[in-house]
Amino acid sequence: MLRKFRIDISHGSERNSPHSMLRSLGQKATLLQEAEKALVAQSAFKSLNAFISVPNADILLREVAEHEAAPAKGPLSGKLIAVKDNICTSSLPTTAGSRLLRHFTSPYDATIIEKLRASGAVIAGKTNLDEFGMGSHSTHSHFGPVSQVSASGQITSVGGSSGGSAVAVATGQCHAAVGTDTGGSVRLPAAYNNVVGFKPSYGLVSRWGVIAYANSLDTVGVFGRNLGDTRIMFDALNAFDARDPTSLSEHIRARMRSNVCMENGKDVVSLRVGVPTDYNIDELDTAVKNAWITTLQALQGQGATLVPVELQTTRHALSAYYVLAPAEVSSNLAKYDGVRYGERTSGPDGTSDSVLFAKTRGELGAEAKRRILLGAYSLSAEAKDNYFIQAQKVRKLVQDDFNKAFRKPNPLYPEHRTSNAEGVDVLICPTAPTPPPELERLRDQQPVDAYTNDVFTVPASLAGLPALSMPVGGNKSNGIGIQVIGQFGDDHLVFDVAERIEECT
Ligand SMILES: NC(=O)C[C@H](N)C(=O)O
Repeated sequence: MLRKFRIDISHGSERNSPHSMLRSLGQKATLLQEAEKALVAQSAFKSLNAFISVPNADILLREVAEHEAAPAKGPLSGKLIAVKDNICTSSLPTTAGSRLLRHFTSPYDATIIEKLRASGAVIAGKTNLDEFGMGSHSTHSHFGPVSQVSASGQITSVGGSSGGSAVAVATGQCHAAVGTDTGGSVRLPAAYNNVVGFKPSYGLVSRWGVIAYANSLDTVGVFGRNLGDTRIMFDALNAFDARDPTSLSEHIRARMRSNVCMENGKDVVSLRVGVPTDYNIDELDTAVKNAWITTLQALQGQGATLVPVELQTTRHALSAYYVLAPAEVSSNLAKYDGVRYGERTSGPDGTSDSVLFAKTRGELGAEAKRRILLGAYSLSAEAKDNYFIQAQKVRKLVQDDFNKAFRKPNPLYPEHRTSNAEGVDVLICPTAPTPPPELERLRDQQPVDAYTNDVFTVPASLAGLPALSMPVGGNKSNGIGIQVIGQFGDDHLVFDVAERIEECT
């Protein structure tokens, strides 16, 4: 089967193949073998619909071979990295899962693509997603749903909206992947697919060249099969970018580095772990609850102190998110009118502009339309005070609740610099209330029911905090993820604590 992907540079001549090139250099073609395996997985798992576009296999393997033959460029040298299809690439189309952008190829690469390439990564392809990132199950894509087959043979949700990236990693179709997380789009798919998914603090990773969904929440996140690979991906992307106005400046990054209360999470004994009691909701599945309890007990067994934490406003966080995110969508997606951006659906000759706009925007999927309408309503003069303004107030209360809970002060608010000895270093909770639902069952759901899957991921998004989802315990195929949430800027502590969890569970 591997032979299928042999590169044929000069019409079948083995002499010029990447393998022979490496043999002549006396090198083992390890990277090439890994890449070939990933390509075999891409063809074996094609029906899961993880990718919207992939590069030509021969060209891709040649790129890997060049990395193998040269001194390593960086930690991702020659590794196949999949990229969510709302991130601009000049070599492959960028559709955002939308019919409106189905023929769009960006004239430039997003900053994070440049960063990946600078670390030696080879782009494995563009992954499927809910249209513009709106969805929790990767079922709202113009290119069809992404799916997975559970251990018991059922076709289940892969989570959303970065479902394609998560599935690509879980099934070995790439080494690691990039996604975006607005309200849980990296963490929910990571949990449902038993891989690691990390959403960094808002503003650490550049969004230049990432198609906007809800700017004040959009964050680029990363997926890996293990914590080590995921951390390497984050480190490769974590840098100031002058082209992104929301990128955290060097000044703030330096303040974050000096904002050290606990040296690092390697010292479990001094670790104070917050248990958000408000997350123990009636709808919590028993298996999820057990995984949460096991994780907490294991950390306690290693000497960590468990601290019950009240995050009362988080019960309103989901409603606030689903007012704020659609409001930003209604503004961001206004430009796809067939004139300024996006595919034009022409009306009969002589039609007015409004008919042209209506026809073009009528091509958006049902979920995108629903959110544009919701957003336009909540921003309207009659509804703004009752919805948009209230939701912004709830967002501030959610942020305050988190700031009160953590031991460290938030480095974004230097005026409140005193640390809180009673506070916690991290919060630990489930990523989602249930394991992945069957896709078939979702068909009967009311559209807004799908939003409830984000109940545990949205609060950290509203506060811009770093959060990681990881599979725990012996059974790493149950679609259950445990989430570690840190204070703003404590991204590395989140990884350190996740490593401790991995060691002790
Ligand atoms: N984009 C995301 O983070 C997913 C979230 N479920 C949403 O639809 O907004």
